[in-house]
Amino acid sequence: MLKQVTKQLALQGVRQFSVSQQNNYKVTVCGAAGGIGQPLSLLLKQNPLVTDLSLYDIVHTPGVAADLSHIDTKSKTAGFIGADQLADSLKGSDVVVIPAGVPRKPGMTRDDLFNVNAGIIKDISNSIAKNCPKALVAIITNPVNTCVPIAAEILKKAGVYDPKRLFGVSTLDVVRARAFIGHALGVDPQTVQIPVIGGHSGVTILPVLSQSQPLFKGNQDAIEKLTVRIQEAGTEVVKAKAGAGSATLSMAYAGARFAGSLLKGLNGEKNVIECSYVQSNITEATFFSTPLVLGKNGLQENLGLPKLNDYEKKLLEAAIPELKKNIQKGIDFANA
Ligand SMILES: NC(=O)c1ccc[n+]([C@@H]2O[C@H](COP(=O)([O-])OP(=O)(O)OC[C@H]3O[C@@H](n4cnc5c(N)ncnc54)[C@H](O)[C@@H]3O)[C@@H](O)[C@H]2O)c1
Ligand SMILES: O=C(O)C[C@H](O)C(=O)O
Repeated sequence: MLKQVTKQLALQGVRQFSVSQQNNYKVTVCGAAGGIGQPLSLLLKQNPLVTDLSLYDIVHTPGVAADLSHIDTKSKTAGFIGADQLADSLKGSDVVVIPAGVPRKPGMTRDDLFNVNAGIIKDISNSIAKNCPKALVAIITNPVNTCVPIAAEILKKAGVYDPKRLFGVSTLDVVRARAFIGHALGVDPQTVQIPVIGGHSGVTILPVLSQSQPLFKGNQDAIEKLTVRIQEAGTEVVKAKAGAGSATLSMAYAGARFAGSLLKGLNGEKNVIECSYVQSNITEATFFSTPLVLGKNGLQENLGLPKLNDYEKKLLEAAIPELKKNIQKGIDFANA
């Protein structure tokens, strides 16, 4: 009996090894010691497509890496600390996820983070351009609406920009919409499908409730209340944390889901669809989130605007000027 079990385990081991030979991706987390970075890295350590998990931060990464490296999954974990080690952390990366930078405190807007976080994104983007120009880059750092255009400009200046490889992570808006709709309807949130388009702040977050499946049932008042709740959900967490930061655990979950989808696309899986904030010609805003098909080179196909009802068209009208302003601010910063 024991022999049989041992043989079975050995066979499983062989199978796992052969899988790892095909699916060996390096993922770097920049800001890996932070409130998002640590749980995000923990979730990525469990992703079977990851063989190298590289943890970069300006503090604490040796400890975080030592801790995670004791988890019995196949990826190797390495910690890199300080600007001198950024290049080494990035070399060979297939996917770079960036939650580096300061979070909001009550009373602040995401745009108030610009002064600190814009410079962080600029520096990391410059290093990505030199060390892993082909990586898929997923920016979590706020203000996302502005940080993504900054990264695009920096990559352009270095001559390595590929709009199919740069993403702003708006997955948390989708995750929240699924949670709120699922609980309101009394269905498993995991079964809810809902596009959330636009950007990632206030009025630029546009949950397309008319397209949710199952359909969100409610009168216009309920629809408007739910829309505002999704738009203001980040602020709800900032207030509840009362000065201790913003969403970290739900963001880590959302970030791991988005990075996981990028990896599935790289790995040739079909029909991998996520909403994400990318360079876009779907609206007047040159960066905009819509549902995307992800593939071997990142963005494979932009599925465009979902069908919008009159209320959602008004929301879109309100979002565009704000988005354009946010985008221009990033372009100006990068070219100053
Ligand atoms: N896109 C979204 O949906 C979303 C959701 C939640 C939070 N955020 C944003 O994510 C960012 C991080 O939030 P958090 O709660 O993890 O903050 P945090 O302060 O807990 O962690 C940030 C980490 O970034 C590190 N860092 C600072 N400067 C760095 C640099 N130059 N290079 C590398 N690392 C650096 C810090 O040392 C820290 O470990 C914030 O800007 C926040 O607004 C975005
Ligand atoms: O609200 C924030 O500042 C963090 C994040 O953008 C969120 O939506 O939770």
